[in-house]
Amino acid sequence: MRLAPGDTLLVATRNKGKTAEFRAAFETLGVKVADLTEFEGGRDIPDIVEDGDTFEANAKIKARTVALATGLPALADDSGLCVDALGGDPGVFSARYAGEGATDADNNEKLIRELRAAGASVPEEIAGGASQALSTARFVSCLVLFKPDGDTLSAEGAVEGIVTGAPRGAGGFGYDPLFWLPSHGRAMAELSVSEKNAISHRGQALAKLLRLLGAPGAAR
Ligand SMILES: O=P(O)(O)OP(=O)(O)OP(=O)(O)OC[C@H]1O[C@@H](n2cnc3c(O)ncnc32)[C@H](O)[C@@H]1O
Ligand SMILES: [Mg+2]
Repeated sequence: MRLAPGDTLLVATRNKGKTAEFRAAFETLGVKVADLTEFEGGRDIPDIVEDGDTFEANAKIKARTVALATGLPALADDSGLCVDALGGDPGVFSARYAGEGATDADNNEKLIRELRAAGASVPEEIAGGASQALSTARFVSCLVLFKPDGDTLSAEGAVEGIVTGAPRGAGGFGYDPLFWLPSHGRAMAELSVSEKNAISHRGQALAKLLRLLGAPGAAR
């Protein structure tokens, strides 16, 4: 599959934060992005049950559902935060960590509560300037592009950081205010969309996917 300027790519998400990041990345290629709330028929697609055990399985479920419903290639992201002091949780359960229908604020509160209850902390030399550093962690994203003929492409990306009990920044979404980047001396939510795309799990996965599609160096 080739993505050409003027094309519209269907993105199998209802998360407006993800849409904004994909839109900014694909803009550099002249490719438009439409999510499930935006494209013809997208709103009629019922909530997709994400019951896979892995990010890749869930991304495939989302991309396949939308590609088969529309007859068009669809891109999906499944992602989450894997926290070392919690044995890798919430992982694939990141969106519903505080329960079905949980908001980002609910999930963030629960994450801080669980880490404090576990007495988690990070030594200063690893915390990289974070205040209230609770655990090392990584964001992981798996992207799957599913074509209606059944052909799929997938790519994964990850970014390491520190979960803190002191939220910072108003950008991004989800756990971004709690995710400190020692290399940048800022929280993920303090980065612009393009700064985030340049380093994030999703940005790295997208760069790999675009290389697989034959668009080297694009969309970073
Ligand atoms: O399934 P879709 O509709 O794409 O949207 P979603 O928000 O439900 O997305 P996921 O099922 O992939 O769940 C991932 C959750 O992990 C968190 N997450 C993933 N990427 C993140 C990022 O870049 N910054 C902050 N939190 C992120 C956030 O809480 C997401 O809701
Ligand atoms: Mg989801």
